[in-house]
Amino acid sequence: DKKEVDLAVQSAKAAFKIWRKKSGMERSRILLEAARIIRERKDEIATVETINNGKSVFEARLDIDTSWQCLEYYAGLAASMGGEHVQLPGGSFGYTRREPLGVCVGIGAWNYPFQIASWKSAPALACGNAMVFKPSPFTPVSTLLLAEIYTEAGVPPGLFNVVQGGAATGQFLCQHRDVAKVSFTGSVPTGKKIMELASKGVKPVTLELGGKSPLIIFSDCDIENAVRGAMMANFLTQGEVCCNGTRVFVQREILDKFTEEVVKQTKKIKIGDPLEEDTRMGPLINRSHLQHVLGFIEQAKNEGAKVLCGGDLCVPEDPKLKDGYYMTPCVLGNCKDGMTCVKEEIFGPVMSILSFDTEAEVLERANDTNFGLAAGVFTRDIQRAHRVVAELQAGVCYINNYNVSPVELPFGGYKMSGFGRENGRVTIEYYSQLKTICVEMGDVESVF
Ligand SMILES: NC(=O)C1=CN([C@@H]2O[C@H](COP(=O)(O)OP(=O)(O)OC[C@H]3O[C@@H](n4cnc5c(N)ncnc54)[C@H](O)[C@@H]3O)[C@@H](O)[C@H]2O)C=CC1
Ligand SMILES: NCCCC(=O)O
Repeated sequence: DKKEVDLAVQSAKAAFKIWRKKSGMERSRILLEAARIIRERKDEIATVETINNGKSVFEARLDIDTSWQCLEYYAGLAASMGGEHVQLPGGSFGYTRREPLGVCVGIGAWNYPFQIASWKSAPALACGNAMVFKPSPFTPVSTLLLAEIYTEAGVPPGLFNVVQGGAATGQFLCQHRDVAKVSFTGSVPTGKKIMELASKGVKPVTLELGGKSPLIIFSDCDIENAVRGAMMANFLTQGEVCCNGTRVFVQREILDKFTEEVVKQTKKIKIGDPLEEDTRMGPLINRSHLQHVLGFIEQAKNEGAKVLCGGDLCVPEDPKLKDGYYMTPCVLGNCKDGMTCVKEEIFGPVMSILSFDTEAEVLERANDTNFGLAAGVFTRDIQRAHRVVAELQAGVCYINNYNVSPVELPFGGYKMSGFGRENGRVTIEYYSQLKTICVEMGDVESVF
């Protein structure tokens, strides 16, 4: 509630006073230690994440890897953050200091709980800020491990605080007068509300919102790679991934061959207990979301799409899984641009295949959306690859791959998919502010 949110912010504020005085090297050392502990406890954290979210433990381990890598990356940058020196006339000069913002708030979605908390806290802390983080109430657990690890690594108590709760808790955080910035990952409607709340206090926001990203497959591609890319673009974390390439545009000459192969591979995905080593798809996040995703498939059928595989409730053989929120991954054929399954974010394991003839046509159609998070292109023609990505209205573009997450590269959207970036060097600018100092070496030349 409001009182607990205030306690968390006040404790973060106290920790900030200590942390902001530390040198970049000192912060770096502590972040590196936290990264080391995450690496050491990777299997345990991944297991907790699987129980938390339902994704396969195999995949959860990859999330934990991109989490400690993010801490290492910003630890590497912490010591080199600085300003510049500018010579002015008459021996005067100016310089700039890159300073932290204060207590930052992170609000996360349920699909990548530990990774989201790491991607927000690592640059925040590296820049000298404190963070109060609110995970989704559907996945409250793993973020607490991150808080324990930061404490064990040596951050001042309260520097990274976790508060639990839903929309009301999030609102208290965004409105708190001692909060300097809000970084949010979640849906577009919530993102708009957060922007509105933050605007009352003129607080900067970073918004990582939803998507309906295009994946364009030209007939000159390496088809096996393109099929693998399409699977990566649609079926990680039960399809509950913001940057998924769910509109798969395939050039007509290879449509049948590509579709046949992608359906064959989709049918092979092992669904079941996500804690088992060979499982590659676990249950969706909750029953209402499962019904929501299945509803999209019904609507797609009514609108003329053809279910080429999956799209059904799935009851795994293991009796202990019988009430799980499982469904079979779905490939929809005969999709058209105006269909709901092609226009709206489903956030489930549903791939829509569309055909196209020319580069100009597919670019027009790919960009015809209010979202702009990611996009992908598969082709062997290097000129075409770069020409196409230059025209795509998306914050993250992949050439001949999809859904890899190197933390060295910025991640974030265009259009209604949000603004600001996570990861990469540029994110330093979203967690710091520049102070200009103007130094006079002569006498004041007053105009009065
Ligand atoms: N671009 C990106 O990086 C990502 C975007 N997403 C998007 O998130 C959505 C799914 O995640 P959900 O957790 O269902 O999103 P959501 O928007 O319902 O909730 C996200 C977080 O915001 C909190 N929240 C809800 N209402 C709030 C309010 N009025 N004020 C402050 N906080 C509030 C929730 O408790 C949760 O922690 C999808 O649309 C997906 O595309 C998800 C993951 C990554
Ligand atoms: N690994 C990419 C994160 C995408 C998401 O948060 O949905």
